[in-house]
Amino acid sequence: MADSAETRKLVYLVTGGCGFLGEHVVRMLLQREPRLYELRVFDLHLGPWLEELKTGPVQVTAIQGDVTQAHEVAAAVAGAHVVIHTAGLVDVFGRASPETIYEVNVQGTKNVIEACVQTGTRFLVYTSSMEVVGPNIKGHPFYRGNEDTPYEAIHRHPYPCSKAQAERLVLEANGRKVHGGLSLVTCALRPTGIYGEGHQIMRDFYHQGLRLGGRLFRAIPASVEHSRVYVGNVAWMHVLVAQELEQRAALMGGQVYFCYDESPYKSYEDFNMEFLGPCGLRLVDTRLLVPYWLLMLLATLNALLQWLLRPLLLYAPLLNPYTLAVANTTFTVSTDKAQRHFGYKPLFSWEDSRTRTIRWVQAVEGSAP
Ligand SMILES: NC(=O)c1ccc[n+]([C@@H]2O[C@H](COP(=O)([O-])OP(=O)(O)OC[C@H]3O[C@@H](n4cnc5c(N)ncnc54)[C@H](O)[C@@H]3O)[C@@H](O)[C@H]2O)c1
Ligand SMILES: CC(C)[C@@H](O)CC[C@@H](C)[C@H]1CC[C@H]2[C@@H]3[C@H](O)C=C4C[C@@H](O)CC[C@]4(C)[C@H]3CC[C@]12C
Repeated sequence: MADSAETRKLVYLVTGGCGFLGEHVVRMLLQREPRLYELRVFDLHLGPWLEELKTGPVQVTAIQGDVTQAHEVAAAVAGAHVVIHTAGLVDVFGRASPETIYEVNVQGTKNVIEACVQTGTRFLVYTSSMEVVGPNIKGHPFYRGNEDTPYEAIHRHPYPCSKAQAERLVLEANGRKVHGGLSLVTCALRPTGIYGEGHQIMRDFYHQGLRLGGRLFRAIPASVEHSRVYVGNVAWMHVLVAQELEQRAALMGGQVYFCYDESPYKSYEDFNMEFLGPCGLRLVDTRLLVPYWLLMLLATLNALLQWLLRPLLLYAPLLNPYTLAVANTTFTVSTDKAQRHFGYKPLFSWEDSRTRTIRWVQAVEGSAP
């Protein structure tokens, strides 16, 4: 579409716009939404990279704010046509308290919904998570499942509980009257494990491997498969949903969509090696030396240590009972609902996603851990 002033009339707000996913959503909107007049980037921690975005035709407004503060959210939402709500506390390592996770992920989402209703913003896209579904506390596998697959979604951990509550609030808000009398249209996207440029956990694994002489130790059988999805394709799905939501409100309103692409099904550790292997690391199979019961013991000891040390320092290793359970439970998605409902096709092939991620890891080598 021609870049002309009369086409540029939409105001978007991206909450969590400086996060791993949020930054990709911001950049994707600037590249793929020709109707964009103003892009508001709302985050607790603003990134310096935002400055470079202010030279283009779109007005980029950086807003330092907290989604737990209703008045800050309302001020940021007022006048926006679309809100893409990615802000969240993604913590499965015990860094934040359950109360804080709830405050940000649930109360923060309530504040976004109420701000849309009060100010008249009609379109809300929420970044949910596969963890709203599973793995559940019984460790049931979810094998090539879709949005309609029956599964006992029971959780205890604060993170999946908060994401499930927030998603339910968003979907229930669909159809509510907003200021001005029109209806709110909402939908929720459920990425599986996102990877790509900026993924902190991948960076952590890479630095761990460098510290261990170029080795990472396999803890999980290769047979335990996970679905993973490239961050660029997740960002693209967010933008496409936002673009299609008005025209297809009756079909898409109140719906959930898994985020998927052509990334192969592999164990979490084997999948990471697709990027860490070409960067010089190798995965050593130590399961004979470290059987699963010993891993469980180590994970439990980590949780105990975290609790004992909390008054003094934050000890939050990757291995804890929850992360071990999630890593050790098959969770794979096979669906085309997003394609059927709004014509989604991945923007990045598996080969392109892999190459981009490898290049990023290689660039990470020089960065501080
Ligand atoms: N990373 C994944 O694998 C994954 C998978 C599925 C879903 N998700 C979801 O995607 C979203 C983004 O996740 P991410 O991986 O980019 O995490 P991230 O931590 O990189 O980004 C989250 C952003 O939200 C901001 N934020 C946190 N608390 C805030 C608050 N109180 N007010 C305003 N901003 C706040 C953070 O500063 C950060 O920039 C989250 O909702 C997460 O649940 C992530
Ligand atoms: C130490 C080993 C056992 C190692 O294999 C642990 C890996 C572990 C840190 C990750 C395994 C599965 C990951 C989670 C999954 O990809 C989906 C998620 C949902 C998303 O909303 C947030 C991130 C996460 C919980 C993700 C976190 C890391 C793992 C638990």
